[in-house]
Amino acid sequence: MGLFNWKKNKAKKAEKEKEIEKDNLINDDINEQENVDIEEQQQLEQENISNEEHQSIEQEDISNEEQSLQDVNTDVIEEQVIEEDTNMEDQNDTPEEEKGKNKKGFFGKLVKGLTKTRNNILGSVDQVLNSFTKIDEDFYEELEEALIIADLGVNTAIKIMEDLKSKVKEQKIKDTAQVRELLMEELKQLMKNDGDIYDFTEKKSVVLVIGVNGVGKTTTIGKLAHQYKDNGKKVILAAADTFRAAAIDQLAEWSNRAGVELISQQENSDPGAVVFDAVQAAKARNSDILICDTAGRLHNKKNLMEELRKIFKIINREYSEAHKEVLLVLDSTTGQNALQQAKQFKDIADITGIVLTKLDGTAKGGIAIAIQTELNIPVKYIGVGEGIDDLQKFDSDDFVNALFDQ
Ligand SMILES: Nc1nc2c(ncn2[C@@H]2O[C@H](COP(=O)(O)OP(=O)(O)OP(=O)(O)O)[C@@H](O)[C@H]2O)c(=O)[nH]1
Repeated sequence: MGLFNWKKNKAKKAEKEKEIEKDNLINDDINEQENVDIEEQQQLEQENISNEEHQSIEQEDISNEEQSLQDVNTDVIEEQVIEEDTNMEDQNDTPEEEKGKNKKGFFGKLVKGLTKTRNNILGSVDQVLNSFTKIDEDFYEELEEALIIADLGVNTAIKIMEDLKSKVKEQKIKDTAQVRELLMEELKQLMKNDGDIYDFTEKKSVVLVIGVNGVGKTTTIGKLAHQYKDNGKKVILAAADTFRAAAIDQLAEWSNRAGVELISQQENSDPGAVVFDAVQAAKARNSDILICDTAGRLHNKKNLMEELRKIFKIINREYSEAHKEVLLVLDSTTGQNALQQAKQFKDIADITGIVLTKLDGTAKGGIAIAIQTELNIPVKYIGVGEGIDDLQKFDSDDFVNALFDQ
């Protein structure tokens, strides 16, 4: 294919992507409006539900919740048994050996968690690498296509290909097999984080956790609390998602599992009041890290912005000396939608880091590369399972090595 045609195709592709993005945003707006309408209607309907029905719904909710808590508890017991077994085996290890084993365990979990994504990305990338012997425009185009399909998105794929081409030229590479190495290097480079992005864990900090419903906010908070506590930090949790009693209960469950204190009030109480109490508690108990859950189900962007603004105001006024960290939690199984969500949240809050959850259950993990490249916000943590230990600091070298099965 001629260079001119190739460029024309690319321009068309970019245009198409823009259209899709526009459609998504418009759809989101429509959905938002529809959600408001539906919620208003539901509210009216709900008011009409008799008390009896109301109670039976609540009862059902409670038993569902109890069931899921039971499931979680079974997981915990199983995890503890495995942990105890491992501890028994590890008793005679030197600290260095232990470090090595931990690293291996971490990496093993990452490799396992990224299985579907690896099959997705590597499957298509390797297919291109193996089916071409010559590096030409057709090869580049197929490779770019493979990256787009693997959820890296058009913009990221174009950026990668541009860098890749100039490196191929610079290093006079002729063999497509060597392009694999270059691609790995390029991805590591793109996703590299500064070493100091976790400095907040060594300071007095307030970590505000934001994100829409169901992305894994509460689970992430539990995992973070466990991790920080394990590193000797005094942690307090604040249940500032006051919309549902179940959300508060769920956080209480995680605070028990992590063995940290929870500050909460009743359902529907003012989130600002919860944060106020939590800040006072953090100061009084000289805690290191205060992690605040927030609601993700406010009607629209304006409400959400207003709610977060109130919370920030309280933190800034009452705890100005604390470092403020804003972690946006995104569900990687939603692929490109997660990127769109991040763009919308970026307008609402000064996000300092991203937590990408559920990487273990998806083939769309390539979205981590797109998020890191397009948003310029570091992916700080990744969720690779539902257990309390299944949250890892993001390491670009490990991530790419696990992705490329190295
Ligand atoms: N496989 C997997 N599941 C996860 C991960 N993180 C969270 N989950 C699951 O995702 C589901 C939703 O998680 P929650 O923590 O309740 O999500 P949330 O954002 O707090 O949702 P709300 O409480 O409804 O606001 C739960 O079933 C979690 O176990 C992960 O990294 N991997």
